[in-house]
Amino acid sequence: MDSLDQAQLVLTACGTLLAALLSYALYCRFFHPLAGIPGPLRAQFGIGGWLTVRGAKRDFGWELKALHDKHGPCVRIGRNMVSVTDPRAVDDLYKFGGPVKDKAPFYQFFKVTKPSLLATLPHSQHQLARRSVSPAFAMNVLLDLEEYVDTCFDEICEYFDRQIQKDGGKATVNMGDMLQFLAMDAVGEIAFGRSFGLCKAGYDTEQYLPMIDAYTASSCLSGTQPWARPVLHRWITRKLGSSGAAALGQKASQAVALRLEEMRKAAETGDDSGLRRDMLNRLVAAKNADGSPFTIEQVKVQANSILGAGSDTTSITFRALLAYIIKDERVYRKVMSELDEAIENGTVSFPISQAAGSKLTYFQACLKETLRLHPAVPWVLPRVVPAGGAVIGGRYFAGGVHIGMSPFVYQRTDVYGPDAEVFRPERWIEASDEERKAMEKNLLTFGSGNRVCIGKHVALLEITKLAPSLLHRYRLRFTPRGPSSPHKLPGRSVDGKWDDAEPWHCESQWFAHQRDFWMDIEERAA
Ligand code: HEM
Repeated sequence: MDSLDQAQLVLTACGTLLAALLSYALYCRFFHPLAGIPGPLRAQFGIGGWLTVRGAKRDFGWELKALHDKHGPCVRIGRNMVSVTDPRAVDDLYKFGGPVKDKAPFYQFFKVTKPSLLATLPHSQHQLARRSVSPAFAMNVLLDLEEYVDTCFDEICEYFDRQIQKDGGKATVNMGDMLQFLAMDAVGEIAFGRSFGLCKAGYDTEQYLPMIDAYTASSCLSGTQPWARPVLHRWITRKLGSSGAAALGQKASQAVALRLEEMRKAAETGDDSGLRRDMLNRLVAAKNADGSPFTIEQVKVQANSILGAGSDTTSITFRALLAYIIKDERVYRKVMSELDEAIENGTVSFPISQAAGSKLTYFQACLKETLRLHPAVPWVLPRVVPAGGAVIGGRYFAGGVHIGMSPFVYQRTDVYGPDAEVFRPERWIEASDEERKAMEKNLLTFGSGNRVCIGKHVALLEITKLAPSLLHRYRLRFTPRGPSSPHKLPGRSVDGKWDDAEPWHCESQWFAHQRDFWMDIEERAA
């Protein structure tokens, strides 16, 4: 073949490729079932990558909100993916027995070594798996949890007191990390049979935090481009570190082995009084749908996934709640006078029980408002439209389309009134029973329907007990930014605004993580 023929061959190949790409782009823009739905151009033309860029830049929530503000309740965010904010879609997408059932493949990389609950995509398989795991989240497990959470609180207080004493009455602490240690230690107590000891140590002894961050960030990013998973995963774990994974795997193995041994001894002696009635206990005793017992590997997968799902989420919410309360002196004073009054009239005593904390009406309204405005998971919760298509939010979608709602964007729409962007706890108190029911239904922070967060009551229990306890014991203030402050990142709010008055640097990917959250802390005058 002479050089002219070769050049012609290359030209023809390039031309064919270009024509194929052009036809594909035109198909996506004009003939795809989602054609005509507005959105970023690269989603319209099927090039994709909008979600991947958001995942990599961690600016998802506010960028998606800007798209909805511009285009309305239905936005195409991928070749085959749509985000909706129509209130009717809550039932259409998430309701028990609703038309849409399976999760989108986006979730597949949230598996541990085997699919966890979160990463089980088909509805039928998920139902069976959830039935096996749900005894671990039963009410009596929760009640026993109170005692372990109290121990974790004592340990974090000992750490704070040490720092306060060391620094002459007032200490500057990394509250962001400390609250995650608190959530991790509590999850450790219930899912691994013992605390990780992080509150006591006051630092991340095994580099767990970067490892958990790498796991979530990589799962989310890979979900947007499954074919690029190996590269994305390697990039993120190298960037953020994954050394804690080995330590965690070892902890899980040790915890399960120890518990099995304790259960064997109890069965042998007929005395199970020393056995803890925690989640690990229930997981070890769990059975699969065919009646076979959970394998050790299954128990470890569930325990690890509980850690992955339960520690970031709880600490993000805890940080946000403290910040909303402390930021506004009016709100702070109302929370404190309700608490002080409850202590005075004896309805609250220490350690604060879940039951007593739940009766602090104004505090609970602050918690609700925090869950609404700063949902730990701002990402869309995507599902697959079943074969044959379905009407979602008043619009027909073809089978196979991926579609979901973002708690962050939806909870800032006018379903919560014209002041939806404002932190106003009173809205939960002023509402009639019917209005409150609608507000609860529209709160997607824990998901909804058959996939609703199974650990919701664990998280609410921890925060209900611990946040008032912390506020009662210490006077907390944001550490002012300045050349000598420990901050490393510029201030950024949960809605993406750069502002050095913000107490943290907020990110928005699968999680709405707050980085660099420092607080000045001193004992509160009685
Ligand atoms: C404030 C704290 C929390 C928030 C905001 C939260 C939020 C969520 C969300 C949004 C989902 C996914 C729903 C979906 O994909 O449709 C979820 C699922 C899940 N969460 Fe939570 N979560 C929290 C705390 C916890 C805790 C403490 C645990 C464990 C102790 C936990 C365990 C799980 C599990 C296992 C799933 C998967 C459930 C399933 O698919 O059946 N979460 N959570």
